[in-house]
Amino acid sequence: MDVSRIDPEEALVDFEKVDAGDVSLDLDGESLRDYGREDKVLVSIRIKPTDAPNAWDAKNSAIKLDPQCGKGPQEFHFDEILTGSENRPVYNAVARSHVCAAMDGYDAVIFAYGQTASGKTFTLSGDEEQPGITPRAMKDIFAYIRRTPTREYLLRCSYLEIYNETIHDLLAPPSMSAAQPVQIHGTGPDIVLTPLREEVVTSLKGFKEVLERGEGNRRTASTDWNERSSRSHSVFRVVIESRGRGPRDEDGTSSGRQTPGYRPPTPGGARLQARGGRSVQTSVLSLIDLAGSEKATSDKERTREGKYINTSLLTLGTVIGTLAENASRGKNDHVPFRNSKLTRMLQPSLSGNARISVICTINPSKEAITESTSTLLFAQRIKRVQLHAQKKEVIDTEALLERYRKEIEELKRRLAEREADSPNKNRRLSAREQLEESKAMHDLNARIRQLTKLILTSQTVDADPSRPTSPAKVNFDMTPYQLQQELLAARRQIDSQATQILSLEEALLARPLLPLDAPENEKDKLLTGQAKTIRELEIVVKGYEDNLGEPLRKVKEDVEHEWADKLAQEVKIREEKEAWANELVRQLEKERKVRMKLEEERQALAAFVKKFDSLGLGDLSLPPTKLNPPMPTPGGAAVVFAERQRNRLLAMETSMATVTEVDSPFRVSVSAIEPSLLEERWDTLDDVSVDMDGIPKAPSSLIREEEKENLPI
Ligand SMILES: Nc1ncnc2c1ncn2[C@@H]1O[C@H](COP(=O)(O)OP(=O)(O)OP(=O)(O)O)[C@@H](O)[C@H]1O
Repeated sequence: MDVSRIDPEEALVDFEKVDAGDVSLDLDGESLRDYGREDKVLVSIRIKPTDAPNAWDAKNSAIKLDPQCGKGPQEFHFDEILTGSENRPVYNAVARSHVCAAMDGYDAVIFAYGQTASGKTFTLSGDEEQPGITPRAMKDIFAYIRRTPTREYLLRCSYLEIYNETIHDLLAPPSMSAAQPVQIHGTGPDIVLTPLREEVVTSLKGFKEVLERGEGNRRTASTDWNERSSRSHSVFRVVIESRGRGPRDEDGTSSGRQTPGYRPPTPGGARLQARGGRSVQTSVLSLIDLAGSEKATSDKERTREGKYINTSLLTLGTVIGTLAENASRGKNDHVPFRNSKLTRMLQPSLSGNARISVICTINPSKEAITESTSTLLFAQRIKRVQLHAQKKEVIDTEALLERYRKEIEELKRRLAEREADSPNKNRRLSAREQLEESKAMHDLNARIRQLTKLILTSQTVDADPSRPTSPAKVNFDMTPYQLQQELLAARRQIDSQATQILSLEEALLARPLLPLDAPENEKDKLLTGQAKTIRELEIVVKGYEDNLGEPLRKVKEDVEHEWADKLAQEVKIREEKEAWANELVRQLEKERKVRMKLEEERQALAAFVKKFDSLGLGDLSLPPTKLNPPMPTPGGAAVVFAERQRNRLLAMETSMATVTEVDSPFRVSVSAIEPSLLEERWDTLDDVSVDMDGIPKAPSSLIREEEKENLPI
């Protein structure tokens, strides 16, 4: 149904049109009056029935944690604490007064908050046996209309879902709502949702059809419906417009309708027009089933996995917290409504311009104590939010102007009569009476001027965008060419205004955030502050070289100067270390060569000594002389030689160890290494063998010159 083209006058519902089966029988005079006495949010707790042991003690309107289940916070107090599975008492306690308030012209919001599976949907929608708040509210709407014969109503409803910070229109076909998500336009109390379908309903059946269609679309849009429903917020909105019923026309219909047939489409759907001096009251009833509240905490964990976080629910907590703080401490802190779709959409209501009822559902089992405590803390905070809801009424300006015009005509007529009569009259009147007559005419004139001014002013300011403006007057004396030129000029003007709107919107977005209801002086202060910052920045940029460049350069030079010495020192240390490392390498190489040489000598000597000993020359008993040196005992020379070698190696290792321990190579001394056997003097040789015929000689390289003389030729 193209609701924008529906004629609202055709869809009006009044007490006569309401079907008797559509009304709830519970609505009584008391319900109609019993609301809105408080300027606080109505906060109720609903405890889901459970077979498991209950962790909470609830008595009257107080609830606290059973001491056996742990040390909870303090005792909480709320407007209502509800138990059991009956939805009727829940509706009566938490929703009926707010539905009635909405019917009477106040915006009203009812929302359910709580962890997953704690009973939010059961409370709002219910089931066949236990219908929830939404179906009961629909019945009360019709019951209210039936009990109010003085007014006529236009009911429009929309159904949307906020999922992953995208608003889906649940009444539009799923493909369309996915391709074109709903956007929030406007600021503060003037929020408009587009494109959003609004269905005009005139019966309970109509409401049910709309709800079912919305639910169906929600399911179609998701493969995992349960997961989606517990992670998304669903909002069912009913716009209620009403006006006093006018006199009946001859054919028995209401005289409200003036232009039968086609009406130009109005933004946001059909609007009820104020007619015949009757003003129109507009209000919105929003029924909101929020996502599971535990998602707000567990999703924080999930961000690490890169998963989506339920921004709307987190922001709702922050917004409520700030509003509560502002209210209880008389502060005016910025409220971050714009941080999420849900809070932005609820901004007008949460700012106080609505009656609000919150039902916090809890699962009383021991396993859910943490979640329930967090729900109760949220409930406690929202209780402190201050409300000041006002009715919204649209005055029937046309009728008012018409009344003014009539009055002017009447005054002009009276004035003209007096003027016509005055020459004759004046002759008969006393001076005092003449003065009074002239004063009366002056008053008439003044009233005419005042009314004329009022008409002009209302025509100038009547810029309500939701109303179709009257068509511009066309001068039919113009030629087609002139009309074409006029048209072109008008189009150009529209284009330039569109550009202007865009740039103004940009400027608006770029503006620093300030609460919309901030006083003018706050805004001025912000602007002055910004202008000051800009000036300061300009000075910094422009005068950098003159004012700051020179001192900074000096600082740079000082730093460089101070660090130059340190740098040189560091370079020197590094060079020394490199030299030390090179020296170490050189020493190691030298050492390797010495070892190789020693090894060769050792092998030669070992072979010599072995041969010497094998000849048994160690047994010769001649007294040792220079010509007859003592014969080596078996194993004697070998042992001495081995001992000597061991000592040499030991000494060398010690000296090498010293090398590695010293800090600098310049202290390393290889002189610690004993001279090689070849370089050693042989004076101390006491059991070195002598040469004899047939006896192999020691390698000549190992025998010193003096010994060579004594050796047998
Ligand atoms: N007061 C109650 N009496 C009887 N049954 C209930 C009550 N509250 C909830 N339930 C049942 O508990 C189950 C979960 O409830 P419901 O779906 O309403 O939870 P929820 O808070 O909306 O969960 P979600 O956040 O996942 O949407 C449903 O089967 C519902 O019928």
